[in-house]
Amino acid sequence: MSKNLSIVNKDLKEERDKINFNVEEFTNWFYGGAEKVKEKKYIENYFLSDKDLNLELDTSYLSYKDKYEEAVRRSIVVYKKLYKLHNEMGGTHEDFVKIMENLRFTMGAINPEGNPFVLHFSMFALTIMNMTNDEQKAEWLPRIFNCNILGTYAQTELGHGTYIQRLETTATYDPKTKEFTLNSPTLTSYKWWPGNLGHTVDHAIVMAQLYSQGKCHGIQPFIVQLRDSETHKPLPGIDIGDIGNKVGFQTVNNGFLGFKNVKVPYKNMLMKNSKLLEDGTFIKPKNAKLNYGTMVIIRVHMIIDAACRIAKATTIALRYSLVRRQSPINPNEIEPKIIEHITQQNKIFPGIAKAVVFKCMADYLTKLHLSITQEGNTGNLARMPELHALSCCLKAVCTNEDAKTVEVCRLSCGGHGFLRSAGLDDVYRNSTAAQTYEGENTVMLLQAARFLIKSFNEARNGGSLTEGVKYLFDFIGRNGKREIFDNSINGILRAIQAAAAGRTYIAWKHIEDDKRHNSIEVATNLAGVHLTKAAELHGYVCLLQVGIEEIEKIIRNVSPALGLVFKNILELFAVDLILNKIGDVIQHVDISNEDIEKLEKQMETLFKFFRTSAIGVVDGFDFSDPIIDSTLGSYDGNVYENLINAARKSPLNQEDVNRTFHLYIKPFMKSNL
Ligand SMILES: CC/C=C\C/C=C\C/C=C\C/C=C\CC/C=C/C(=O)SCCNC(=O)CCNC(=O)[C@H](O)C(C)(C)COP(=O)(O)OP(=O)(O)OC[C@H]1O[C@@H](n2cnc3c(N)ncnc32)[C@H](O)[C@@H]1OP(=O)(O)O
Ligand SMILES: Cc1cc2nc3c(=O)[nH]c(=O)nc-3n(C[C@H](O)[C@H](O)[C@H](O)COP(=O)(O)OP(=O)(O)OC[C@H]3O[C@@H](n4cnc5c(N)ncnc54)[C@H](O)[C@@H]3O)c2cc1C
Repeated sequence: MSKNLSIVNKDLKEERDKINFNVEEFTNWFYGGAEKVKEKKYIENYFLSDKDLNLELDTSYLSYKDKYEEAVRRSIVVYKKLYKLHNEMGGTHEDFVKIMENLRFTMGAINPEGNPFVLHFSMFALTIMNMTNDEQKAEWLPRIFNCNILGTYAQTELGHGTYIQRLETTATYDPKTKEFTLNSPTLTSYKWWPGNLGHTVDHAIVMAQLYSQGKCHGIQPFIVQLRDSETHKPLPGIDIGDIGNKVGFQTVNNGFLGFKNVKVPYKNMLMKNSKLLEDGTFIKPKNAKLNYGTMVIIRVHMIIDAACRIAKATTIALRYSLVRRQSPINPNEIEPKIIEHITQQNKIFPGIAKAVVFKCMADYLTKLHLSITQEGNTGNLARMPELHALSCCLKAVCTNEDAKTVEVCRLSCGGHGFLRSAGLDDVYRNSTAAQTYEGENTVMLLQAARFLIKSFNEARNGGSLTEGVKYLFDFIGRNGKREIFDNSINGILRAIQAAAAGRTYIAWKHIEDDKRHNSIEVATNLAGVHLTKAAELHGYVCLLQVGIEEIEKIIRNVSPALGLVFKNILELFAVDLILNKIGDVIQHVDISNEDIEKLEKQMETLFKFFRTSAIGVVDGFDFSDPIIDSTLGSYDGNVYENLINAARKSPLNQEDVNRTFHLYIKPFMKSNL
């Protein structure tokens, strides 16, 4: 960690002196090994030390346009260095991935309100890598990696983001000219939201309804040039621009795009999955949802993003809580560090546990995605629905928890948490955006619930179930009897499983009852609230189950002292979860008031143990000061000095008297109204 050289606040030093495990060992786990930590630090420093970035400039005070222009300038500095570093490292694809992984946070520090090129290196490149045939790869990939073209992923339209089957942009094929003609037939068919689209990129993957031989063949991806390569002027027939100010992501340059008779060559339809012969014959893919593949990959990546945002927010909240003193607990004693207030521990400690468990889930899901993709490459698509359901479910549960936790961290910093310099606002804006993009979270939960209901029917009929939903058999096997609670980690898991299965049953029954009077679709809609609750509970089952399995493995491989910390973290996650879901648990589990009181007491004991480890864990997340970028969360804990220094930099403080005094205030005060 690049630690601030100033003297560490004595309260924070005292906390660090009491840490009873090896923080570096935790960091090595979090980043996947000592070598990876070394790499991360090197890459971070390689970029952040560049004076050309001018990181001294606080971009939050700039105008909307200036912010965008500075973000583009900084990004170019970064990407030029990226290519230099890539060559120095050996120039392999793996080297590129390593740098990109480490740039995730570094880029956040450089462009706190978003990266105007993020889609080029993520959804655009990934779609070309995964949905093209060999010829198309050879044509496009070198141009993408050399940044000779810059692209985005243009799917969402003004009228439709969720129900993509009804996108309205058309691509009509003419076998005579061997061209597609792209059109936006209505206002609602305008592309709306794609990141980097407004003024940055010159190409896009455009999702459009394919028409050939007089028939519609559903949405297909096309690579489309939007702007001239020399002048960057929109090409004929392209109506393009920025969608304007937003809640966050101000420098991501989200855009709109309309087509009027735009010609696209035959070879620009991405042909790995669906195929169109030159004569216009359409050949269906093995599974129509293969064209949704890029969204699945990004949803998987979003779990680690959520873990990291929580890790960052809890680092800020905890460090601040260890130096801020307020309100004596015993009237005659000195004011304690605010962390001594148990409610403050309740705000922050479960968040730290979530960051760790989400990281376990992200690792698990990344491996699962890889293995299911490898199966897919051999033509076996059997596990695609399972991956889709799981990635939708966890994308929703983890980003919902993320936004909630970051907001609680902000509240835990009191008034100072509301300052931009506290560093929590950008984290929150990114968290809340993630609840919507890549599939709105309610919709994602409903997709997961479809899988749960299917699995429930399968279980009732004595069929086979995938590993993650086998707990549905236990519920059916109990034949209406409630699960008996036992207060162990596995007991808590069984209780959450019983609640998830019970809620799935309620939703299933709701649908079955309604089906008598309504279509299955209407019945399913009427059961929507139960379905989303069931999917949410299923998400928690997955998190706890994977958390238990992964943390048991970790404990076997780390020192006993760190093992105890992991055990503590897992229990914190589990007990916090069951207490938060107690209403659902009571419905399906034989749990007494005494059991609940015991859990509440257990939480207090867990807090007591975690009180000494917490600072070690957040230090172990290893966010350097430029990355944490927070007056409240810097390593040295000198929050008051940081706050006043940041305030002094306000543009209003660069002069004693602002001109509005003479222009408006003084005449107003002298006017006697
Ligand atoms: C500190 C900070 C650190 C780091 C963070 C930094 C930065 C963040 C980085 C990047 C972020 C930047 C930019 C954000 C970019 C955002 C991009 C986007 O948002 S792109 C647009 C995304 N859009 C969506 O997600 C659309 C959502 N809708 C859908 O996915 C589909 O419409 C939906 C799945 C809801 C329905 O599809 P539809 O075709 O209508 O299906 P239908 O209902 O008929 O049938 C469902 C049927 O299909 C199966 N299925 C659906 N999808 C899949 C799939 N992918 N794989 C397999 N199967 C699938 C589904 O299971 C169901 O099957 P059954 O019928 O039940 O058998
Ligand atoms: C910051 C940001 C970045 C984005 N970047 C991109 C990008 O790069 N490329 C791109 O193509 N798109 C992008 N998007 C668009 C994004 O993917 C969509 O906004 C998102 O998928 C939600 O779709 P929607 O806007 O149509 O919401 P809607 O579907 O209109 O949602 C509105 C409400 O209706 C509800 N609803 C809709 N359908 C159902 C249903 N079936 N059942 C129950 N409730 C339902 C939702 O739950 C929600 O409460 C971005 C969006 C944001 C906010």
